[in-house]
Amino acid sequence: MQVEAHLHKIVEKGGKVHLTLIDPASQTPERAAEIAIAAVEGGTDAIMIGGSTGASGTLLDETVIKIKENVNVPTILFPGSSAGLSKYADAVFFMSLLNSRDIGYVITNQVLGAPLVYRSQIEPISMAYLIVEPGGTVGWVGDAKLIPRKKPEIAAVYALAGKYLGMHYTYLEAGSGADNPVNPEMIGAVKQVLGENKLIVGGGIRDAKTAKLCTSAGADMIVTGTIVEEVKDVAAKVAEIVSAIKR
Ligand SMILES: CC(C)=CCC/C(C)=C/CC/C(C)=C/CC/C(C)=C/COP(=O)(O)OP(=O)(O)O
Ligand SMILES: O=P(O)(O)OC[C@@H](O)CO
Ligand SMILES: [Mg+2]
Repeated sequence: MQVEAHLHKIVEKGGKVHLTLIDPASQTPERAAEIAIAAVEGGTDAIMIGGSTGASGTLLDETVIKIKENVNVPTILFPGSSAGLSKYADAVFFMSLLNSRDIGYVITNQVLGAPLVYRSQIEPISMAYLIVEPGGTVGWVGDAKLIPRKKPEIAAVYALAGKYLGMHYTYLEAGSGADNPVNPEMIGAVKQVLGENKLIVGGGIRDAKTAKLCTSAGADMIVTGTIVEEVKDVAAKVAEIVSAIKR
């Protein structure tokens, strides 16, 4: 419960959590560590590690190891499949893509990955993963029946089902690099049914204003991935977003 407890403490104190997503397939492990160091300097609370394609094996392990050697915030796996697990990470978002048409993303990858989590020290954090339009690569890879952007009530009933199934977290995903994140109406509707359960919002958040819009609407945590891969000054970019959501 260490990582989950750590994140909850931040939320309980009335704060919001910022998560930096690093895709092991996008750069060398050394560069990934540099990004993580800068993100922590900017105030990020934890590093998520994963990608929808190619984030596995030695590259994944080495990326996790390098990041862990260099920062003291938790590392949380964000696996695209059972191959996205690494015994070196602190925790894993043990997620089921509830709106997938492919049973592989609903339960089979979790079954195949469970033994490794059991044998290791990785802390599983149960999560309902929901993909909203446009959905991007992950929507396509995950064969998601995309939730329409303007139907908050559909997202809310999925979130409620996830909560009743015992999942602690819900992740509303618009897809990496989306033009716009999930809209505030949907975030609010989902948070309302979740109550104390934690809500993560990600996909398309690039600046302080957008991040703040998501947290004000009810997100407990926000994820930024693409923007940290793109900007030169990662620490400054993360600091801009963190200072907006933590205010
Ligand atoms: C819990 C275990 C063992 C597996 C879960 C397996 C599930 C449910 C996967 C969901 C579908 C999926 C492909 C998720 C990928 C999540 C992810 C890492 C998205 C972020 O990817 P980016 O790297 O930002 O996107 P690109 O790869 O498109 O750049
Ligand atoms: O890359 P971005 O758009 O920040 O999205 C992050 C995350 O929600 C993707 O799974
Ligand atoms: Mg990526």
